[in-house]
Amino acid sequence: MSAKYRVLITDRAWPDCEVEKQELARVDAEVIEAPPGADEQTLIECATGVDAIATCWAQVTQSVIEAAPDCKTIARLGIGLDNIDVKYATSKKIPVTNVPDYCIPEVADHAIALMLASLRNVAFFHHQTKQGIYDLSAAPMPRRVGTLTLGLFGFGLTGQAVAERARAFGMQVIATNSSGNDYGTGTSMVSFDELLEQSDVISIHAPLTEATQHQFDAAAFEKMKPTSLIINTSRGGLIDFDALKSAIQNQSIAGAALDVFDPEPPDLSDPFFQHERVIATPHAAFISSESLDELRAQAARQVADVLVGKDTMNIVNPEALA
Ligand SMILES: NC(=O)c1ccc[n+]([C@@H]2O[C@H](COP(=O)([O-])OP(=O)(O)OC[C@H]3O[C@@H](n4cnc5c(N)ncnc54)[C@H](O)[C@@H]3O)[C@@H](O)[C@H]2O)c1
Ligand SMILES: O=C(O)[C@H](O)CO
Repeated sequence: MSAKYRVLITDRAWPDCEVEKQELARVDAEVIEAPPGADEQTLIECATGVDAIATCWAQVTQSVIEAAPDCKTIARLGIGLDNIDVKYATSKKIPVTNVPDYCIPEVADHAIALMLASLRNVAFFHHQTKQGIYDLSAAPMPRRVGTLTLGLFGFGLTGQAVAERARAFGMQVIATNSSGNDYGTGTSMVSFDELLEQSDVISIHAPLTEATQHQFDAAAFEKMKPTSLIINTSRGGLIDFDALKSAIQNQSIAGAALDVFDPEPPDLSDPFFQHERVIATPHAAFISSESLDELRAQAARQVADVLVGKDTMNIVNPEALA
């Protein structure tokens, strides 16, 4: 006998969908998986007639949503919503959910790891040692971490967790966000230009939106200190990649440590990735066994709730329910 509901999982960053299947089976919903790397046309075919869509990184466009006229909810298996046409979903009264807090410690730790790997020359020495070079003098002279100012672009859940960690290293923390709210942390909230001019390290923790697309462009890099480092664990699209490449090449900034790219995966044959002051990880900041357990169970429960008409958490477009 076929299940009452069908839920399309467009893609995943983990080995199987067993957790999701178990949670959804409780409400008589079966999981359909799109083939790995499915393009828009394939997703449209897979979405035809489903009751819900859950997505990791695949683009859930207007056309994909249109293919599922009975779709009752779209779940982001993550925090960022930039791969879902939320505006169109809202116009169709489809609630969209995310899981806003499943990996805050992981991403904050990852941003700090990237910062220290760069500032303390760990990545540089690691690379040299693997090549048989045991030479202290080859690396740039580091500054004491506790003397530096960390500037956070975006001061939500992750930005605040990074601030807490950076303060333990003695860093001064400044931040900018859309609300200007310091959430009672006493952090000095500054304008974007002040952030660029005063920071020794900038770490990005804001969503990719129309407003933040290419926030870090050539003009921004020109305002940064020539000794400064930029870290991005948010979304690749916040940085104009060509402008970043020029900034590193021209030494208008000193380094970049990146977990996210636009597009993903990036073209790793680009000489940028060989630059000694560039560190890269493959969109890995959110991963831990704990974060994935939380994410997958919670996202699936949210879908199940909507399917059976229960109130659920983390609806990002409550106007869809109005
Ligand atoms: N690399 C990874 O594995 C990974 C994991 C989780 C999240 N992320 C990304 O990190 C982003 C941030 O996550 P979060 O948990 O801190 O989100 P959050 O919603 O808690 O905080 C976002 C912050 O950005 C600020 N902001 C929004 N628009 C802005 C603008 N135009 N100018 C200045 N500030 C602006 C908000 O005011 C808020 O302070 C997510 O949207 C997601 O894209 C990446
Ligand atoms: O948005 C998120 O949660 C991370 O980037 C992983 O997808």
